Amino acid sequence: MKIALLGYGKMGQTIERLAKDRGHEIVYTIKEKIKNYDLSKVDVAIDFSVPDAAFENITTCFEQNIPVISGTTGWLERYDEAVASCKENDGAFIYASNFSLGVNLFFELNKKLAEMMSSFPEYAIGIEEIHHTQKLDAPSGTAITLAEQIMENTDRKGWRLNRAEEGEIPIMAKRIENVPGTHVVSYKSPIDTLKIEHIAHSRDGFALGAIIAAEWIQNKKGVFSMKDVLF
Ligand SMILES: NC(=O)C1=CN([C@@H]2O[C@H](COP(=O)(O)OP(=O)(O)OC[C@H]3O[C@@H](n4cnc5c(N)ncnc54)[C@H](OP(=O)(O)O)[C@@H]3O)[C@@H](O)[C@H]2O)C=CC1
Ligand SMILES: O=C(O)C1=N[C@H](C(=O)O)C[C@H](O)C1
Repeated sequence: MKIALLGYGKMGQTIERLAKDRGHEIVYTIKEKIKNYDLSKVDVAIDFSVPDAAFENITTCFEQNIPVISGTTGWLERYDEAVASCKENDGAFIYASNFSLGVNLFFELNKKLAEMMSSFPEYAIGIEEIHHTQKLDAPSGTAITLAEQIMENTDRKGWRLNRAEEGEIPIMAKRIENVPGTHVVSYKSPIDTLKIEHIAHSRDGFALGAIIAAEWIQNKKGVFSMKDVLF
Protein backbone atom coordinates (compact mmCIF):
# COMPACT_ATOMS: atom_id res chain seq x y z
CA MET A 1 0.00 0.00 0.00
CA LYS A 2 1.01 3.60 -0.57
CA ILE A 3 0.36 5.37 2.74
CA ALA A 4 0.00 9.05 3.66
CA LEU A 5 0.73 9.60 7.34
CA LEU A 6 -1.32 12.53 8.69
CA GLY A 7 0.71 13.39 11.79
CA TYR A 8 4.33 12.33 12.09
CA GLY A 9 4.93 12.34 15.83
CA LYS A 10 5.31 9.39 18.19
CA MET A 11 2.58 7.34 16.48
CA GLY A 12 3.31 8.41 12.90
CA GLN A 13 6.95 7.36 13.28
CA THR A 14 6.03 4.01 14.87
CA ILE A 15 3.59 3.31 12.04
CA GLU A 16 6.26 4.19 9.46
CA ARG A 17 8.68 1.63 10.96
CA LEU A 18 6.13 -1.20 11.18
CA ALA A 19 4.49 -0.43 7.80
CA LYS A 20 7.87 -0.61 6.03
CA ASP A 21 8.52 -3.98 7.74
CA ARG A 22 5.24 -5.19 6.17
CA GLY A 23 6.31 -4.02 2.70
CA HIS A 24 4.27 -0.80 2.51
CA GLU A 25 5.49 2.52 1.15
CA ILE A 26 5.17 5.81 3.05
CA VAL A 27 4.41 8.44 0.40
CA TYR A 28 3.84 11.43 2.69
CA THR A 29 4.67 12.27 6.31
CA ILE A 30 2.49 15.31 6.94
CA LYS A 31 2.56 17.64 9.95
CA GLU A 32 0.20 20.35 8.69
CA LYS A 33 -3.18 20.86 6.99
CA ILE A 34 -3.42 18.63 3.91
CA LYS A 35 -5.54 20.93 1.70
CA ASN A 36 -2.61 21.56 -0.67
CA TYR A 37 -1.36 17.97 -1.01
CA ASP A 38 -2.13 15.85 -4.08
CA LEU A 39 -3.22 12.54 -2.55
CA SER A 40 -4.25 10.95 -5.85
CA LYS A 41 -1.51 8.27 -5.73
CA VAL A 42 -2.22 7.29 -2.12
CA ASP A 43 -4.08 4.06 -1.18
CA VAL A 44 -4.88 5.09 2.39
CA ALA A 45 -4.38 7.97 4.85
CA ILE A 46 -3.54 7.08 8.46
CA ASP A 47 -4.30 9.95 10.83
CA PHE A 48 -2.56 10.19 14.21
CA SER A 49 -2.32 13.95 14.54
CA VAL A 50 -3.83 16.51 16.92
CA PRO A 51 -7.44 17.10 18.00
CA ASP A 52 -7.70 20.48 16.19
CA ALA A 53 -6.54 19.08 12.83
CA ALA A 54 -8.21 15.69 12.58
CA PHE A 55 -11.70 16.57 11.31
CA GLU A 56 -10.56 18.86 8.47
CA ASN A 57 -7.83 16.49 7.30
CA ILE A 58 -10.11 13.43 7.42
CA THR A 59 -12.90 15.09 5.41
CA THR A 60 -10.37 16.45 2.87
CA CYS A 61 -9.31 12.82 2.27
CA PHE A 62 -12.93 11.77 1.68
CA GLU A 63 -13.30 14.60 -0.86
CA GLN A 64 -10.19 13.21 -2.64
CA ASN A 65 -11.56 9.64 -2.51
CA ILE A 66 -8.89 8.36 -0.09
CA PRO A 67 -9.84 5.81 2.63
CA VAL A 68 -9.02 7.01 6.14
CA ILE A 69 -7.89 5.24 9.30
CA SER A 70 -8.01 7.67 12.22
CA GLY A 71 -6.72 7.17 15.76
CA THR A 72 -6.57 10.81 16.81
CA THR A 73 -8.50 11.40 20.02
CA GLY A 74 -10.14 14.56 21.38
CA TRP A 75 -12.12 15.58 18.25
CA LEU A 76 -15.09 13.19 18.57
CA GLU A 77 -17.75 15.90 18.94
CA ARG A 78 -17.44 16.05 15.11
CA TYR A 79 -17.44 12.28 14.51
CA ASP A 80 -21.04 12.24 13.16
CA GLU A 81 -20.16 15.01 10.67
CA ALA A 82 -17.13 12.99 9.54
CA VAL A 83 -19.35 9.93 9.04
CA ALA A 84 -21.80 12.04 6.99
CA SER A 85 -18.94 13.35 4.84
CA CYS A 86 -17.66 9.79 4.28
CA LYS A 87 -21.11 8.63 3.14
CA GLU A 88 -21.67 11.70 0.94
CA ASN A 89 -18.38 11.01 -0.86
CA ASP A 90 -18.90 7.22 -0.98
CA GLY A 91 -15.71 6.87 1.06
CA ALA A 92 -14.22 4.41 3.54
CA PHE A 93 -13.47 5.19 7.19
CA ILE A 94 -12.40 3.55 10.44
CA TYR A 95 -12.03 5.53 13.66
CA ALA A 96 -10.93 3.76 16.85
CA SER A 97 -10.04 5.29 20.20
CA ASN A 98 -7.58 2.41 20.47
CA PHE A 99 -6.28 0.19 17.63
CA SER A 100 -4.43 -2.41 19.70
CA LEU A 101 -5.66 -6.00 19.70
CA GLY A 102 -5.27 -6.15 23.50
CA VAL A 103 -7.48 -3.13 24.12
CA ASN A 104 -10.11 -4.37 21.69
CA LEU A 105 -10.24 -7.66 23.64
CA PHE A 106 -10.38 -5.54 26.83
CA PHE A 107 -13.38 -3.63 25.37
CA GLU A 108 -15.26 -6.92 24.91
CA LEU A 109 -14.40 -8.00 28.49
CA ASN A 110 -15.48 -4.59 29.80
CA LYS A 111 -18.92 -4.87 28.19
CA LYS A 112 -19.45 -8.41 29.54
CA LEU A 113 -18.27 -7.49 33.06
CA ALA A 114 -20.48 -4.37 33.14
CA GLU A 115 -23.50 -6.47 32.15
CA MET A 116 -22.76 -8.94 34.98
CA MET A 117 -22.11 -6.20 37.56
CA SER A 118 -25.32 -4.35 36.70
CA SER A 119 -27.14 -6.71 39.12
CA PHE A 120 -24.87 -5.64 42.03
CA PRO A 121 -25.36 -1.92 42.79
CA GLU A 122 -23.23 -2.14 45.96
CA TYR A 123 -20.13 -1.96 43.72
CA ALA A 124 -18.85 1.55 42.88
CA ILE A 125 -17.50 1.75 39.32
CA GLY A 126 -14.34 3.69 38.48
CA ILE A 127 -11.96 4.09 35.55
CA GLU A 128 -8.31 5.12 35.74
CA GLU A 129 -6.11 6.00 32.78
CA ILE A 130 -2.38 6.74 32.87
CA HIS A 131 -0.49 8.31 29.95
CA HIS A 132 2.76 10.16 29.16
CA THR A 133 2.98 13.86 30.00
CA GLN A 134 2.79 15.09 26.35
CA LYS A 135 -0.77 13.86 25.92
CA LEU A 136 -3.03 16.79 24.93
CA ASP A 137 -6.45 15.37 25.87
CA ALA A 138 -7.94 14.04 29.09
CA PRO A 139 -9.54 11.71 29.68
CA SER A 140 -8.12 9.41 27.03
CA GLY A 141 -10.33 8.36 24.13
CA THR A 142 -10.02 4.77 25.32
CA ALA A 143 -11.29 5.69 28.80
CA ILE A 144 -14.29 7.44 27.22
CA THR A 145 -15.06 4.32 25.15
CA LEU A 146 -14.83 2.18 28.32
CA ALA A 147 -17.19 4.57 30.16
CA GLU A 148 -19.69 4.57 27.27
CA GLN A 149 -19.68 0.76 27.19
CA ILE A 150 -20.36 0.64 30.96
CA MET A 151 -23.18 3.20 30.57
CA GLU A 152 -24.78 1.02 27.87
CA ASN A 153 -24.73 -2.01 30.17
CA THR A 154 -25.55 -0.52 33.62
CA ASP A 155 -27.75 2.24 35.05
CA ARG A 156 -24.85 4.76 35.11
CA LYS A 157 -25.94 7.92 33.29
CA GLY A 158 -22.64 9.67 32.53
CA TRP A 159 -18.94 10.06 33.31
CA ARG A 160 -16.90 12.91 34.76
CA LEU A 161 -13.17 13.70 34.77
CA ASN A 162 -11.40 13.21 38.12
CA ARG A 163 -14.59 13.11 40.23
CA ALA A 164 -18.20 11.99 39.93
CA GLU A 165 -21.68 12.93 41.01
CA GLU A 166 -24.28 10.34 42.05
CA GLY A 167 -24.91 7.81 39.25
CA GLU A 168 -21.82 8.81 37.23
CA ILE A 169 -18.55 7.04 36.50
CA PRO A 170 -15.41 8.90 37.67
CA ILE A 171 -12.49 8.77 35.18
CA MET A 172 -9.22 9.52 36.96
CA ALA A 173 -6.57 10.72 34.46
CA LYS A 174 -2.91 10.57 35.53
CA ARG A 175 0.09 11.82 33.55
CA ILE A 176 3.46 10.12 34.18
CA GLU A 177 6.61 10.42 32.03
CA ASN A 178 6.92 7.79 29.24
CA VAL A 179 3.78 5.74 29.97
CA PRO A 180 2.38 4.57 26.57
CA GLY A 181 -1.14 3.88 27.92
CA THR A 182 -2.68 2.06 30.92
CA HIS A 183 -6.40 1.61 31.58
CA VAL A 184 -8.07 0.11 34.66
CA VAL A 185 -11.77 -0.50 35.28
CA SER A 186 -12.62 -1.26 38.90
CA TYR A 187 -15.68 -2.30 40.88
CA LYS A 188 -15.31 -1.63 44.63
CA SER A 189 -17.60 -2.72 47.45
CA PRO A 190 -16.98 -2.56 51.21
CA ILE A 191 -16.12 -6.28 50.96
CA ASP A 192 -13.88 -6.55 47.90
CA THR A 193 -12.61 -5.06 44.64
CA LEU A 194 -12.69 -6.46 41.11
CA LYS A 195 -10.33 -4.94 38.50
CA ILE A 196 -9.58 -5.43 34.84
CA GLU A 197 -6.46 -3.74 33.45
CA HIS A 198 -4.71 -3.22 30.13
CA ILE A 199 -1.09 -2.06 30.10
CA ALA A 200 0.54 -1.12 26.78
CA HIS A 201 4.30 -1.82 26.93
CA SER A 202 5.01 0.29 23.82
CA ARG A 203 3.15 2.00 20.94
CA ASP A 204 3.68 -0.98 18.62
CA GLY A 205 0.26 -2.52 19.34
CA PHE A 206 -1.58 0.70 18.45
CA ALA A 207 0.48 1.12 15.28
CA LEU A 208 0.15 -2.49 14.14
CA GLY A 209 -3.63 -2.39 14.64
CA ALA A 210 -3.89 0.77 12.53
CA ILE A 211 -1.84 -0.81 9.71
CA ILE A 212 -3.96 -3.99 9.81
CA ALA A 213 -7.07 -1.77 9.59
CA ALA A 214 -5.56 0.06 6.58
CA GLU A 215 -4.84 -3.26 4.85
CA TRP A 216 -8.38 -4.50 5.64
CA ILE A 217 -10.19 -1.42 4.30
CA GLN A 218 -8.65 -1.60 0.81
CA ASN A 219 -11.43 -1.89 -1.83
CA LYS A 220 -14.18 -1.41 0.78
CA LYS A 221 -16.71 1.43 1.07
CA GLY A 222 -18.44 2.50 4.26
CA VAL A 223 -17.87 3.28 7.93
CA PHE A 224 -16.41 0.45 9.99
CA SER A 225 -15.00 -0.23 13.47
CA MET A 226 -12.04 -2.23 14.78
CA LYS A 227 -14.56 -4.91 15.79
CA ASP A 228 -15.30 -5.41 12.06
CA VAL A 229 -11.57 -5.73 11.37
CA LEU A 230 -10.59 -8.05 14.22
CA PHE A 231 -13.54 -10.27 15.04
N1 LIG B 1 -6.29 5.27 18.63
C1 LIG B 1 -5.12 4.81 19.09
O1 LIG B 1 -4.86 3.59 19.09
C2 LIG B 1 -4.10 5.79 19.55
C3 LIG B 1 -4.38 7.12 19.48
N2 LIG B 1 -3.43 8.04 19.79
C4 LIG B 1 -3.79 9.42 19.52
O2 LIG B 1 -3.11 9.82 18.33
C5 LIG B 1 -2.81 11.20 18.36
C6 LIG B 1 -1.33 11.41 18.08
O3 LIG B 1 -0.57 10.84 19.12
P1 LIG B 1 1.04 11.00 19.15
O4 LIG B 1 1.63 10.51 17.90
O5 LIG B 1 1.45 10.44 20.44
O6 LIG B 1 1.16 12.60 19.20
P2 LIG B 1 2.40 13.51 18.76
O7 LIG B 1 2.21 14.83 19.44
O8 LIG B 1 3.68 12.79 18.99
O9 LIG B 1 2.20 13.71 17.17
C7 LIG B 1 1.23 14.55 16.61
C8 LIG B 1 1.68 14.91 15.21
O10 LIG B 1 0.65 15.66 14.56
C9 LIG B 1 1.31 16.74 13.86
N3 LIG B 1 0.39 17.82 13.51
C10 LIG B 1 0.22 19.04 14.10
N4 LIG B 1 -0.70 19.77 13.40
C11 LIG B 1 -1.09 18.99 12.35
C12 LIG B 1 -1.99 19.18 11.25
N5 LIG B 1 -2.71 20.31 11.10
N6 LIG B 1 -2.14 18.16 10.37
C13 LIG B 1 -1.45 16.99 10.50
N7 LIG B 1 -0.57 16.78 11.50
C14 LIG B 1 -0.40 17.76 12.42
C15 LIG B 1 2.40 17.14 14.82
O11 LIG B 1 3.36 17.97 14.15
P3 LIG B 1 4.27 18.98 15.02
O12 LIG B 1 5.10 18.11 15.90
O13 LIG B 1 5.04 19.71 13.98
O14 LIG B 1 3.31 19.86 15.78
C16 LIG B 1 2.95 15.76 15.16
O15 LIG B 1 3.77 15.28 14.12
C17 LIG B 1 -3.30 11.69 19.72
O16 LIG B 1 -4.60 12.23 19.57
C18 LIG B 1 -3.37 10.41 20.55
O17 LIG B 1 -4.32 10.49 21.60
C19 LIG B 1 -2.19 7.67 20.22
C20 LIG B 1 -1.87 6.36 20.35
C21 LIG B 1 -2.80 5.30 20.03
O1 LIG C 1 -2.19 9.71 23.46
C1 LIG C 1 -1.82 8.51 23.57
O2 LIG C 1 -0.64 8.19 23.70
C2 LIG C 1 -2.86 7.47 23.50
N1 LIG C 1 -4.06 7.83 23.16
C3 LIG C 1 -5.18 6.99 22.96
C4 LIG C 1 -6.32 7.39 23.86
O3 LIG C 1 -6.52 8.61 24.08
O4 LIG C 1 -7.04 6.51 24.34
C5 LIG C 1 -4.85 5.52 22.96
C6 LIG C 1 -3.68 5.11 23.81
O5 LIG C 1 -4.10 4.91 25.12
C7 LIG C 1 -2.49 6.05 23.72
